Amino acid sequence: QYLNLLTNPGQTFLQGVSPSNFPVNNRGLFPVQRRPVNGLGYLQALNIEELARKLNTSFSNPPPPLGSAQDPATQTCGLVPPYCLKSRYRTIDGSCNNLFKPALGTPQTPYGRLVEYKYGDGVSAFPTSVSGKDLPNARVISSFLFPDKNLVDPIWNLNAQQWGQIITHDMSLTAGIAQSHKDTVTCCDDNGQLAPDAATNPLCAPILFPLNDPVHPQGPQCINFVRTGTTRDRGCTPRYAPAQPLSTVTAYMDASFCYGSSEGQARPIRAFVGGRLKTILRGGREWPPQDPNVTLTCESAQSPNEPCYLAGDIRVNQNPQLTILQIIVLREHNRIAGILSAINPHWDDETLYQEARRILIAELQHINYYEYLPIFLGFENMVKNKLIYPGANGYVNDYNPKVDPSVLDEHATAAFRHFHTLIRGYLKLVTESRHLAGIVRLSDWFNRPLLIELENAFDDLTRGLTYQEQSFSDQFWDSEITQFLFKRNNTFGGDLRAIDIQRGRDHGLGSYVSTRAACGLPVPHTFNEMLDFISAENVEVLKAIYEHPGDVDLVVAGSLEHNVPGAQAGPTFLCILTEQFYRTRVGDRYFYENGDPSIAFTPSQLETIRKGSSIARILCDNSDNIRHMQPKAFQQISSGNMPVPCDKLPAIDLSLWRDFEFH
Ligand code: HEM
Repeated sequence: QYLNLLTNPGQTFLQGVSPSNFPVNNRGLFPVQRRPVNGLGYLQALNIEELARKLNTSFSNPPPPLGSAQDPATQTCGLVPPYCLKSRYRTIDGSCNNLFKPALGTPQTPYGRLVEYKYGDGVSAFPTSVSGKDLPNARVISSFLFPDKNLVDPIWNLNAQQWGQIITHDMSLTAGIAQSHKDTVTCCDDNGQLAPDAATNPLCAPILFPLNDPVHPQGPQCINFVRTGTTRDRGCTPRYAPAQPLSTVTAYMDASFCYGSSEGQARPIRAFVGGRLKTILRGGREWPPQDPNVTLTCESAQSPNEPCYLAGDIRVNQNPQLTILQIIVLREHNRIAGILSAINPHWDDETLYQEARRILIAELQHINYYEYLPIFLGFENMVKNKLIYPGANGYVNDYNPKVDPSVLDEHATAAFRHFHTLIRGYLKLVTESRHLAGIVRLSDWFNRPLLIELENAFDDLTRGLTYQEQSFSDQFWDSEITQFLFKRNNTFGGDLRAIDIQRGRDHGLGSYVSTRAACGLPVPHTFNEMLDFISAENVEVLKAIYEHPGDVDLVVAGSLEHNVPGAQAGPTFLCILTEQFYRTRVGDRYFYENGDPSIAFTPSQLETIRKGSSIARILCDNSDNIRHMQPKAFQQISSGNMPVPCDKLPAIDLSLWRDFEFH
């Protein structure tokens, strides 16, 4: 099919399945309009003949055995598979999604880029000021510009915040960083004291507390910070080329947080019976399997027998609400597999696993694009930029193999992290009648999922997610994550905002000014020219902290911009987020709305996915005993959004997957 497309460009490759209400070009693809992002070159030049030849050659080779090694790519910068099958199912590592560049979007490959790397030495050193001096201390910036002020969102609930982390974990993970349990490299120890080799170890960039730190004036010296693994560390980049930070999970929105990003991760969590994922039964309820290394993975656990889960993503235990959503999604896979197995008893384990996985991914993609993202990116903005097609009837054939689906560094390290601002430090437990049953402190439960198996906590926390307000999308950050992140048994902890700022520098992100330029937005040459998009008060602080407007970090000023009406981010972050989720959709050959006959859902299956997928129904179907849920479950309960019985919520009609040929 694709070879036809390439060699006979006049031929529509999705004959007969193009939606009549959207224009298609002579390749059966929607014309990809240049969106308001200038000079980004995301449509890389593609030598079609050459790629067609390569593809042809690769098809003539026999397939190699799959999954022989644990995670063969770990010390590489991504592995190009020697062979691509044009399969109905995604590979576990995302390879061969793009048949012309089969390694695109696979683990251990670099983040994408909008703006050139900005390293101090052009290769890997932290960026410096235009004057050559160090940039201002990340902890100082965090303290001055991102203090704690409890302003809550009037509409959206904590579930909206928390689902964002699920999407994050589906799409990227910086190489070499634990992100939840303790890093293997110590640049700053548990007592906040600098390690003896902190200054000489090239992996170390500890964040120093200033002597007059407002919260810890006499306290710790530093926060541990280990640099991200790059192409340079792994010998994949010429000596004087900039180091490219790597991501270690698939970039695709493919529920890799649930299934894993390699065969080595996927196999231990599969049951190999009935297409199911492995679970353990405790107290009559299903939980993920136990991580074999409890003391390392869940270091706050008091005993190796405490629950500590193994899932497709290593961050699964990081915080209770994240773990709850991981479990909900895991149970949803098994629920789907169970129904498919009942209606198609002749399907083997592999077919059931792959079909359930395919449906689950579609369900999540639908929720992400039609329910979650419009809240943050703005509905109109998404429609205008062809990220969604509300009311579409039939397929949306906008797959474009020239679009690189990699996660942009500007997205993962700056724009999407802005939503750390939404986090609340105290989590509510809520009963079925929507009364408060308790409150827990976030920093008491980092990396300790024991909480959610206690009594009714699983359901109560799930209701809490949908009941409690998320924090407002602004410059105020909860001190649970700026003073007590991963505090363990200490009285102090890390500062996620300072870490985000430091990570942006670690990755050599382009400055705020150059990123605005790349987005085609007005470029401020002076601090005062920032007044159009940042408050006078904040511009004053920027002036006091930074030497030059060109020094200002993207992570910092991007979070200070006034929100675009209808969206929850300022123009610079909105540009990045829009670009990212456009690429994630259009660069995914398996996107659920795509009508390529070799992978597409039938029109009626697609219709039921569209009508029956909702975050409300998933929560209902996979909690222990939740009986009522508001239909818009990213939105707080209100007179127009009252909880209804779960079975009144639309559901996917899985009978449409009955294998009629057999029956
Ligand atoms: C309680 C909730 C959360 C906690 C404790 C948390 C914590 C963290 C930590 C520790 C990191 C790694 C920092 C580093 O070393 O660079 C991180 C990365 C990140 N977080 Fe969060 N986060 C939370 C929620 C969220 C949410 C709601 C979003 C977005 C909607 C988000 C987006 C991101 C992104 C994009 C990254 C970078 C991912 C990567 O490429 O590695 N996080 N977060």
